[in-house]
Amino acid sequence: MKLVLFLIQRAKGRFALATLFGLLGGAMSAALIAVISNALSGATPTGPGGMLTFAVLATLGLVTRFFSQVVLNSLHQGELQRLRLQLGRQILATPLRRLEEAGPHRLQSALSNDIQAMSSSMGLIPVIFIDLTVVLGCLGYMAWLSSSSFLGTVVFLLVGGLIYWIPQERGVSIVRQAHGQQSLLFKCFRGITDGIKELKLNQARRAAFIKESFEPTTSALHHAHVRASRYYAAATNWGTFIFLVFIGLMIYAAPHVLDVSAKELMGYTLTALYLQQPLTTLMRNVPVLSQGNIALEHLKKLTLSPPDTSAPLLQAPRSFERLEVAGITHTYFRDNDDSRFTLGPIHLELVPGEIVFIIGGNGSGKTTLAKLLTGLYTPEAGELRIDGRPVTDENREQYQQYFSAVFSDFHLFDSLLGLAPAERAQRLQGYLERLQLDKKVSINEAGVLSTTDLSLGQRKRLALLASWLEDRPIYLFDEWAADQDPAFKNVFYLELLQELKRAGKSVVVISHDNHYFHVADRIIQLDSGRLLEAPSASPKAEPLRATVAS
Ligand SMILES: Nc1ncnc2c1ncn2[C@@H]1O[C@H](COP(=O)(O)OP(=O)(O)OP(=O)(O)O)[C@@H](O)[C@H]1O
Repeated sequence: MKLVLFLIQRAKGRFALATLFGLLGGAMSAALIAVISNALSGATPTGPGGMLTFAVLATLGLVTRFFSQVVLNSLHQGELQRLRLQLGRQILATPLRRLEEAGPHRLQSALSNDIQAMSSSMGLIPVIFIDLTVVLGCLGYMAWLSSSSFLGTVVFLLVGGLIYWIPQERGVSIVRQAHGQQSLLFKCFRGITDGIKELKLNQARRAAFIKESFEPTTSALHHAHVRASRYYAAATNWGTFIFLVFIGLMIYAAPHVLDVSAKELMGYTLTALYLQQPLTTLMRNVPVLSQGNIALEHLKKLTLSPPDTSAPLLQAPRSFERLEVAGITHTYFRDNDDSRFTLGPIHLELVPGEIVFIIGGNGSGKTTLAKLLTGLYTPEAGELRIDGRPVTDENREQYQQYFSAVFSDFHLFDSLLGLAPAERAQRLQGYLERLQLDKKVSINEAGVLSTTDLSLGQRKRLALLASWLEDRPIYLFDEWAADQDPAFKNVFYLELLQELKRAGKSVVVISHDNHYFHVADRIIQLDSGRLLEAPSASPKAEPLRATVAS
């Protein structure tokens, strides 16, 4: 029902039109069954007039149901497309930390499985809707035939419906409980695709992965769906049985206990038989509709932010004078785990034309600081100020436009997105040559890369190229040089960084390459989330401006 309401809320006009056509179709079907029943009982003559009425009703029923289905289908397809776009936009608008907490497997499950479930059930809504109108039309005809029998029919249908509903709901609740397993299945899929080398190489690991992780998850899902399908089958078949009981009662008991004529009885039985097909289809389709409802509930639980479709395209700032980091902190909490990691409070300043290295052991908080600096995380305490203006929720997006970053877990798109062709064309060939990629990759006029099937080091160079072309005032490289050969490390640290500095950029480099620490104007050292007094930078460096938190 939630899914139907969801569809109605989105497109009231088209839904009303489809309802009208559907109701007309249902009315035609009910009228047709009345004509048939009258003709069979001899109440109306079966001459050309009757035949014409039959033909007109059958044709009108066909046309109205066709249009109802066409309108509802277009409504459903339009909604599905909008839903996909909206979900993508919502994910992009949601704070990074919230997405990290949900986990990539849950997002993937939502983007593929939940959208698919909603699509399947939305596709059934037109059919369900038309069947419902036929059922209502037939019930209307039954009421017109005999009000006393109709009352009995309603009581019978209510009791039968309740008995149908109990196992049906049990099946739905089993599927709802198993929904978490669906996300775990996506986690396993990620294990298979992302960890393929590790799993292929080590047979014991592969066997353990299948036995301890993959098989239990698929098996839990399998059992849940088998159990649910038993309840669904019980509900549907019970519904069909109840229906036969009803027809039996009409034929064998009603003539003895109710004051109905043979003509009414025949009309009633015929209508009941006619009702069987739409009712059975309805009962079969209800479980699929429930899966769509469960998917909708699941999507709502992700608590994604509303998409910012009306936000204007922001201009990237050309320069800045001072970025102040005033006592910012961030803490990672883990479910079912008392251990937590806190970064900060961090105090520091960035100015143009300066290279700042962030160093520290694994897990000391360098990447976390980079995420806070770039505005990807919102500080829990303290604040960032750019040219004296505090960074707030309202201007965070604008603040992020100061940065171009290549993170250690970078993603390389297969085209240079977000860059105007003129911006690209001017400097592209020169950069490709300097990054020694001109023999490997070409980039066409639309900015599409000829290939991304390259070594990790080469892909990182392409990511650097995309970052370079962005031409932002602040650059951040998270262990960029870690996968580069010694010759290219030299090019990166001794040439490229210096060029950015000369161009007046502020350059933040997260690095473990202690041979190149002399390149830095300042070095910031992190240890367990706290700033330490840093080792001395190059002799020409300015005094250290990072201060240790008190
Ligand atoms: N998404 C996360 N959820 C929970 N804890 C996290 C998350 N990311 C990092 N951490 C924790 O925060 C700490 C700092 O991680 P961070 O990635 O900032 O370290 P780092 O200095 O960049 O390490 P490395 O040199 O290994 O890249 C780690 O101890 C880690 O356990």
